[in-house]
Amino acid sequence: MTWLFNHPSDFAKEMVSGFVSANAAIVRQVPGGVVRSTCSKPGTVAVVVGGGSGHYPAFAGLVGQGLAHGAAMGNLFASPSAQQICSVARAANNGGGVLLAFGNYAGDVLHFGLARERLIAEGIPCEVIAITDDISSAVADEEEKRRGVAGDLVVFKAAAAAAERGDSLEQVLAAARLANQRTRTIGVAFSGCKLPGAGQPLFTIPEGQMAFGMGIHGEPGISEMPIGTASELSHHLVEHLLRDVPSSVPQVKGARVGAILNGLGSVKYEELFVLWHSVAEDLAQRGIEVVDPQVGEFVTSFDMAGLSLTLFWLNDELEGLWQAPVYSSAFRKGSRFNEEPLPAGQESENQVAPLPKASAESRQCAVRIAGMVDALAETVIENAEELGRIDAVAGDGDHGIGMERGVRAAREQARQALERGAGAGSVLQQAADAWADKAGGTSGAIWGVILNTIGITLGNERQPDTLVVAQAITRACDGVMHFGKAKPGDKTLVDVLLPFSEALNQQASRGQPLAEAWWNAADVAERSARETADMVPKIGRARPLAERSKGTPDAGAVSLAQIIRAVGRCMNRESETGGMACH
Ligand SMILES: Nc1ncnc2c1ncn2[C@@H]1O[C@H](COP(=O)(O)OP(=O)(O)O)[C@@H](O)[C@H]1O
Ligand SMILES: O=C(COP(=O)(O)O)[C@@H](O)CO
Repeated sequence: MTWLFNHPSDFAKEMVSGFVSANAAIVRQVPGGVVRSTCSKPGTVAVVVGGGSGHYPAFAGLVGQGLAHGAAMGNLFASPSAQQICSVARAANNGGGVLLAFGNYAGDVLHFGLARERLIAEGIPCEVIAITDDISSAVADEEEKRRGVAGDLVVFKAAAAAAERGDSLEQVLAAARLANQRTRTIGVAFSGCKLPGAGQPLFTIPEGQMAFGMGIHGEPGISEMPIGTASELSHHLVEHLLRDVPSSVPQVKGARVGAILNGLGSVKYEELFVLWHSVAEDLAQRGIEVVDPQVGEFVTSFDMAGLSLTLFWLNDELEGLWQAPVYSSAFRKGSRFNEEPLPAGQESENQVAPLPKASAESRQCAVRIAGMVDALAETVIENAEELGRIDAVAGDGDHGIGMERGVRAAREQARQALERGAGAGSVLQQAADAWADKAGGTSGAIWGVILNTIGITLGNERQPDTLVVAQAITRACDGVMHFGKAKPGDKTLVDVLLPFSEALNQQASRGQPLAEAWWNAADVAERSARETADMVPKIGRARPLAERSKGTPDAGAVSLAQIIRAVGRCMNRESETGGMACH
């Protein structure tokens, strides 16, 4: 249960403001997140971390001298957008390039990847590292599929210490990779968390049981078992971690390890110390030497009852990086830094870029497109709760919330673009950027690609006909598949977008008017969305819950089909009332 909030949708924003106000000597707020409020060495690499909010001290609490230079902060349990990440990275940049570091979650991978491309295009050298320490989330020979949890701290710390000593971007990336390769975490959960204002917990665990290996958003674990004693749990945790020792460690006996015993929210420090007592004994019995263990909260999940144990297998390089001093709000080591405060920041993120010129014909079409954005927004808002319920079966339950944030922003931005004389393409591109920025998460990134690609194809000159619209949808589908790497059959919205695009192209080649062609293709979209219920997810958050997901359609596929139908209704209304549709 989260007890205190004003309006649930303002929770993340108000939390950042309060955090910054309470820690002004260490951090300052910039659009998209926070950066250090003290000077960093000019010419050094900036380490920018980030992810969804709701995991304090990850990520803002880990910004400060010796640790991250900035943190991009998304909404609750949703990745920040590429725009947020770029804004934080620009503010954190010291002239030595930027390393973006984050946990390996689909939305984060997409948005941080996009941010990297944009920063490089602006002339800021940039690299990324997706952290993969959670051994329960994929088998050892699929390490690249593993999620990032409390091991984030080890990787952030190693990268930041390397940056602090003046390493190049390549060397900082190498330090981060070294830490990631040598860090392993396993977690356990006793009960789920309730997001601010939510009626139900995000996930539940049967009374008296613990979910061994469960992820920080309720991703399923390896097994469920009765909650035993602290020392029994210690044996389980240590045993699993010792089954997954990195191949670079020559021998377990005599090895030096760093350790983090992390509380996920409502397990008390006292309980953690009781458990640590057993863990320390278990490790000592195996001849493993623990260096500077950390027991406390480093990555949390609101009031989730659970914990994780991280071991990182030290070599001289990693031990030096781990032991370097650090002064952030939530994590401190060694002697305090005496860096000068930065002069007051003057951020100018709100500059409005000029729109490309548009013909009168395209501006007329833009009015109708803005109407369609209105219509699709209405539909998403109406169905947001239901979309959340569908997503909660095998995902993290935030699909409705994220989509609602996205469509509200897209609707607002489309209206503003219209007032500034935008053509059809620009209205869609403006809406795309706003959607991706405000929604964050996987679907935010994907919908940004969809609307942006359609906008580019429609352009700002001509009134698009059925063939051009069909071509725009084909390109959007290609763009989504290229960007998100999902294939047909993976149980994502691609399983609707692709058949819809094929059906629309068929109708277009038969010379059907747009409204009719779209309406018929929408039948295919709806059928395809229903058919995703029989599929097994092979990508994204739902992948580990493959079996549970059977019988329930994919949330993103359902919302896409609803949006397609809503746009179709709008086109029909327009053609009935005097040929207003873009044909
Ligand atoms: N790689 C991908 N390519 C295309 N669509 C995807 C991909 N991964 C997930 N999706 C779609 O995104 C939807 C989830 O969106 P959202 O709830 O925003 O995700 P998250 O909570 O992971 O950020 C899924 O239902 C699926 O349709
Ligand atoms: O949850 C996170 C992002 O998840 P996506 O579902 O991939 O957006 C992560 O940042 C930790 O909260």
